[in-house]
Amino acid sequence: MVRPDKPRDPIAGPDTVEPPFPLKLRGPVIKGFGRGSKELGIPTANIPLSGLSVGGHEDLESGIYYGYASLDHSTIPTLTTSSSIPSATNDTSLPTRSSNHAVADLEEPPTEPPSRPLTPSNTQPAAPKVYPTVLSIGYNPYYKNTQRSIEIHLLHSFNADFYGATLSLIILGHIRPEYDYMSKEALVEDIREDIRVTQRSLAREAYQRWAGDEWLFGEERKGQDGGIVPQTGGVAMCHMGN
Ligand SMILES: Cc1cc2nc3c(=O)[nH]c(=O)nc-3n(C[C@H](O)[C@H](O)[C@H](O)COP(=O)(O)O)c2cc1C
Ligand SMILES: Nc1ncnc2c1ncn2[C@@H]1O[C@H](COP(=O)(O)OP(=O)(O)O)[C@@H](O)[C@H]1O
Repeated sequence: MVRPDKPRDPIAGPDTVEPPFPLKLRGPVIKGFGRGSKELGIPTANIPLSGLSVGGHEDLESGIYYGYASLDHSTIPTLTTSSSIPSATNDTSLPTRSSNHAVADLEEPPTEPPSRPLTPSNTQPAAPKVYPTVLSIGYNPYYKNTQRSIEIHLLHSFNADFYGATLSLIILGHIRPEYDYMSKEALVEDIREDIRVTQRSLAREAYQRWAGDEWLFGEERKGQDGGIVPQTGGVAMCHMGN
């Protein structure tokens, strides 16, 4: 679908989070085509598509979505070799360094999670930071990909890549369909507007509270509330209505 020539809505979705949202995904950050940083100046962390079937959401409409994400850096392989980083493509070379500061004018600081009870020994590892996030699910029509992919841009400037980290994601709203574009510049301008729409949309109270959801702190991965969570080899995705 070619991008319609009309102004965009500044905010996406209703003032409360409504079904099918929230949608919860988790998976390791894998290598994509390397275009995000190099060609667009907007890095996008890819996670495997396999998890869409876990919660019965393989038919989730392609499009641009927003929500919150967190990273578990402890799953990054200590010795980075080409075989230790899975890839969404047939390219097995090591990823080149991403450009991480491309959208500095649009960035937001990570959200500190709400204060949590201290354990007597206070030995728990620090809770992960939560990042406002915009993502694309689909075939990237501008690039005419033949495989669907999940491409996630965290609204934060990182000092280093995080291939291999476990990314947990809560999708809270839909922004727009994927479009084809007349130029790379037009695609980049729309993605930058998606970032602004995400910032405004998440600023609403009913959305902000999801930044403290336990899914983002890995607790459901540890089985504490019986969520559907495979431990290895893919993405967990389930739809929880709390
Ligand atoms: C917020 C956002 C919106 C996007 N919208 C589109 C789109 O409308 N059309 C499209 O072809 N690709 C779109 N993309 C995907 C980019 O083309 C993709 O992230 C880029 O090709 C980098 O891919 P790579 O990580 O595999 O290198 C979007 C990506 C993001 C993060
Ligand atoms: N703000 C960010 N959002 C997403 N990924 C980022 C960000 N900053 C750095 N990265 C890193 O950049 C990588 C994505 O860069 P990109 O050029 O799109 O490559 P690829 O095609 O391999 O995904 C991510 O996997 C991650 O390690």
